[in-house]
Amino acid sequence: MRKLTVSLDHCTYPIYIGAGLLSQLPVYLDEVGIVPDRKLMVISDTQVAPLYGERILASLKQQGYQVDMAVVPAGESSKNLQQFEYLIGECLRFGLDRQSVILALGGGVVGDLAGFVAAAYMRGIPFVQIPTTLLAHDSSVGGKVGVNHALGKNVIGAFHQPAMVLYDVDTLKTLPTRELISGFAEVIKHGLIWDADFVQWLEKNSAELLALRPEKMIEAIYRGCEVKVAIVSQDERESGLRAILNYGHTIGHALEAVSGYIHYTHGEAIAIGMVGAARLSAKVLGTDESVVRKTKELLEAFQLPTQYDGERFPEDRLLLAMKRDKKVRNDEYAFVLTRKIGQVEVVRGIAEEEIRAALQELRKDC
Ligand SMILES: NC(=O)c1ccc[n+]([C@@H]2O[C@H](COP(=O)([O-])OP(=O)(O)OC[C@H]3O[C@@H](n4cnc5c(N)ncnc54)[C@H](O)[C@@H]3O)[C@@H](O)[C@H]2O)c1
Ligand SMILES: O=C(O)C(=O)C[C@@H](O)[C@H](O)[C@H](O)COP(=O)(O)O
Ligand SMILES: [Zn+2]
Repeated sequence: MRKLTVSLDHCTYPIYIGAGLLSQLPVYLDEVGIVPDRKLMVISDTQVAPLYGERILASLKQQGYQVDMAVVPAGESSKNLQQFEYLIGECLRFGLDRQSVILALGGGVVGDLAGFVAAAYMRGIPFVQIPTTLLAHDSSVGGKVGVNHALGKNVIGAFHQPAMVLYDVDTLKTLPTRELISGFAEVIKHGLIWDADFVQWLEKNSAELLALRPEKMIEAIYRGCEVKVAIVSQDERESGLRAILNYGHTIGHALEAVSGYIHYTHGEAIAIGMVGAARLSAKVLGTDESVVRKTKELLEAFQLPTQYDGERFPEDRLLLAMKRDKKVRNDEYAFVLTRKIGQVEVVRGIAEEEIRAALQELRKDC
């Protein structure tokens, strides 16, 4: 088992990464002071609840916890205000009070949604992240919680840190292949923005990672989380540095919103967005073309898409969505761009023609 600690001004919490951790959930809860006199509500989705939810419920009840479970339909379409309201109702029905704790059991959708419920319910109660997707090594750490709006990704939300992240890598064995691959996009992002050695390691180990070799998976998740922890610890609320975690997200979030949150997984959209950002970096910062090539090759080694369907998702709609990005200031487009592998920065005020040119190169039919 590997452990990382997130240390912020107002709180500190552990991230545990290892195999077989779910069966020890009551022990880990006890370690962070969540004892059986506090009511628990597991929030999960229709795919994860039957696989792991019932088992967790039984083991918690056996330890004397009063615990219930609320389930939302699996997938990004559940990350909205309707499901948020439904879950608040479930918390009230079960009689959660300010001492109660929400357990988010699932991928990033459940983590963001349940975390937002925890942030808002009675003005904030504690929650624990129990990630079950690879992608959720990113979403479970750092306290960004929230839901989507039809016009913009994650535009309704809060910063609310979990009390603990308990990552049982055994859960990844049941993950659909497309979702496993999607998760590698954020792993790769963590290397591309911060850690060139990690990028080399990923290049070398792609086959074993795709084959889910346990010790390699733990290493990849640990190193990805390490990058996230280093950045969040310095800038919890994104006043500056944290924005680099948004590499690939200006285009990626636009693709997700314009496609109605159903065409691309988050990781697929971010993979395409990172190639777009690298292409734009070559135009705007004069970044070496080898960075574009390397980015594309690495994503392709993990079977991720590197082009988008330009026929289906017109440039003008993407540009409009990019103007609603949370990094925008004074109505200027904002991108995280790369200087070299492992080094990125936020750039504002990029001319629309440059972005259009990068999007043209990113189209499937290009
Ligand atoms: N808060 C953050 O910092 C942050 C960071 C990155 C991503 N995100 C958000 O995370 C979301 C994407 O998360 P995701 O990719 O985990 O998607 P997801 O939560 O929708 O999970 C993907 C699919 O896999 C299923 N699934 C999950 N775990 C499983 C398992 N162990 N076995 C079988 N099936 C399983 C789910 O039911 C779902 O159908 C996006 O909304 C994105 O915006 C947030
Ligand atoms: O933690 C962060 O900060 C990130 O930007 C991580 C991203 O991978 C993640 O998708 C996040 O939800 C995006 O945040 P947003 O503020 O752009 O909605
Ligand atoms: Zn992301």
